Amino acid sequence: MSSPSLSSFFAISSDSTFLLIVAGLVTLIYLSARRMFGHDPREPPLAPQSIPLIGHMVGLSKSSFNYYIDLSHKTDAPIFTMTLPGQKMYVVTKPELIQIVQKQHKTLAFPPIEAKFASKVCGASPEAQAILDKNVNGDEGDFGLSMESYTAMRAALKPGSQLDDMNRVMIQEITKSLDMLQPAKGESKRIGMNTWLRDAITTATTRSVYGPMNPYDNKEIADAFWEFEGGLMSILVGFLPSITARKPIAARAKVAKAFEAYFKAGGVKNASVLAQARYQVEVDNNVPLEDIARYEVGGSIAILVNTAPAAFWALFLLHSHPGLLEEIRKEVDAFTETTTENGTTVKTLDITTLKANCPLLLSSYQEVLRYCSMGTSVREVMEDIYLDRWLLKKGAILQMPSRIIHQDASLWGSSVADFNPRRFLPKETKNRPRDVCFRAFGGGKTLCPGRHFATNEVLAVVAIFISRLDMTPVGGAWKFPTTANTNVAAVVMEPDDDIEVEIKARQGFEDTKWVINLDKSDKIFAMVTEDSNEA
Ligand code: HEM
Repeated sequence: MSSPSLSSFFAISSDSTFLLIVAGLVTLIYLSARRMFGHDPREPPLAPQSIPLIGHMVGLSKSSFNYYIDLSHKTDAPIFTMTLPGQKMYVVTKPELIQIVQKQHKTLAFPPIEAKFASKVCGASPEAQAILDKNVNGDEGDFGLSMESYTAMRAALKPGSQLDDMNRVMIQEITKSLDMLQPAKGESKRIGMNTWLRDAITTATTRSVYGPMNPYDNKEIADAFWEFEGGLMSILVGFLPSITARKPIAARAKVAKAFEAYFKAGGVKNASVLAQARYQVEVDNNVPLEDIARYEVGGSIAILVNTAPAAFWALFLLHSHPGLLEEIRKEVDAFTETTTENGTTVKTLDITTLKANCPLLLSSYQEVLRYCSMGTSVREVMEDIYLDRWLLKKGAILQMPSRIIHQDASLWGSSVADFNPRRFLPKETKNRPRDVCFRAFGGGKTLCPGRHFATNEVLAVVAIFISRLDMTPVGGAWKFPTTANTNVAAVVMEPDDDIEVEIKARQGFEDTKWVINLDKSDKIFAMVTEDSNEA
C-alpha cells in the first residue's frame, strides 16, 4: 500500500468529518436561534422593537417597567412575545389570562426560576445549589428544600398566634424608634425621611423575625445588607461580577458571616417561628451551615426590601395629597382611647382595630401599593403548552408585570394615572375592578405570604407617626422623587433620592404619652381574592 493513498484517505476523511462537524454546528445554532428568535404564528404576537435584536434591551434599560406598558399599548393583545438576545419572553397583559397562568403552576412554574435567582443572588455553594435543585418544582411530590421551604414560610406567616408574636415585637420596636425620634416640646429635628424609615423598619422587622440575637442589631451588618441590595443588579447581570460587583459581594459575605455566627450561637432558638421553620427545613435537607447563612441573606430581601418603600410612599402621599392627612388623622384620633395618668394625657392606639376603624387609611394604603408597585411575577415555561389559544414554547420566560394591570384604564377608569385614596373604600367596590386586578402581592401559588405582616407594619408606622408628629419638607414643597434606580428584586418603587424633612411633636399633643397595643390579628383584611376565600 502506498502511503499517499492512505494519507489522501485520511485527508478526505478528516475533511468530511470537519465538514460534518461544521454542518452539525450550523444546524444546531440555526435551530436554537430559531427556537429563541423564530416566531411560530401560533405563539403570542411579536412586540415590535425599534432596533433589531437589541431594541427591547434598550427599551427596558431606558424605561424600566414602563416599557412593558408601552409595548402592551402597541400590541394591544392579552399576551405578546418579546425576543431578547438568548431569551424568549412572553408578557401577559390581562387579568383573565393571569388567572389561567396561575392555575397551571407546574407547567408555568416559579420555583425553578427562584432557585436560579437564589443561587446567584446568595452565592450558594454547588452542593447547596444541587440540594435546592432536587425536586425543585415538586414534580415528584411535596418534598425537598424548595417545596418544604414554601410550606414552612406560608404556615409561619398566616394570621394566628405565631404572626401575632412577630407583630407585637415589631410594634414595640416601631414605638421605640418613634420615642427616640420625637423632639422635645418646642424643638425640631431634621431627618432623611427614607433613611429613617428604612432603619426603623429594618430594626423592627428583623428583631421580630430573628429574635434577641438578631444579626441586624449591629448597624454595620444592616448597612452591609443595604449595600448588597443596592448592587443586586450588578451581581445578577453584570459582566464578571467577581470584579465589577466586588463591593456588594463583599457586603453580602459580611452579612452571611454574621448569620453563620448567629446560627452557631443558637440565636435561632429564640427567634420567630418563621426563622425557626426555615432553618429546620434547611437542616433536614442537609444544607451546610455556611449556605444556610448565605440563603438567609437572600431571605432578608423578601422580608425587608418592599416594606420600607411602601411606608415611605404612604407617608409621602398622605402628606402631599391635599387634605388627606387631616382626614386620616381624624379617623385615627376618633378611635384612640384617651385616659389620664397622674395628670398626663395617655392615648392608647390599638393596631388590631386600625383595620376595622380606619377605612380611608386602609384604602389609601392599598392605593399606595397600586400606584407605586412595579414588580413582575415570573414563570418558566416547562414544556410546550397552549395558554388559551396561544402556543408557549419550552424554555421561554413568562412575565406578568403588575404595572400593566395597575395602569390599565379599561380596568380602573380614566383616573387610572391619579393617586385616588378613596379608590379602595368599601362603597367604591362597583367603581373598581375585581380584587384579582390588585397585583401588588402577586397571586396564586406564589402570593406573598408576608402580606399580613407587611400590612400591619406599614399601617402601624403610618398611624403612630401621624398621630405623634408633624412633618414638613425642608425644601418647602413635597416633590415626587424619581425612581429610576429601583433595584431588580423590589416590588415597590424606591426613591432615587431621600427627602429631607423637619419633624416636631404634633401640635396640641406635645405632652401626650402614647401606648400602642396589638391584640389579635386573626381578623384577615381581605385585599386579594385569596384572602376573601380564606376569610
Ligand atoms: C409591602 C410589602 C411587601 C410587598 C408589596 C410584597 C410583595 C411580594 C410579591 C409581589 C411577591 C412575589 C409574588 C409573585 O411572584 O406572585 C412576594 C413574595 C414573597 N414575600 Fe412579599 N411583599 C412584601 C413584604 C413581605 C414581608 C414583610 C415578608 C416577610 C415577613 C414577605 C415575604 C415574602 C416571601 C417569603 C415571598 C416569596 C414567596 C414565594 O417564593 O412563593 N413579603 N412578595
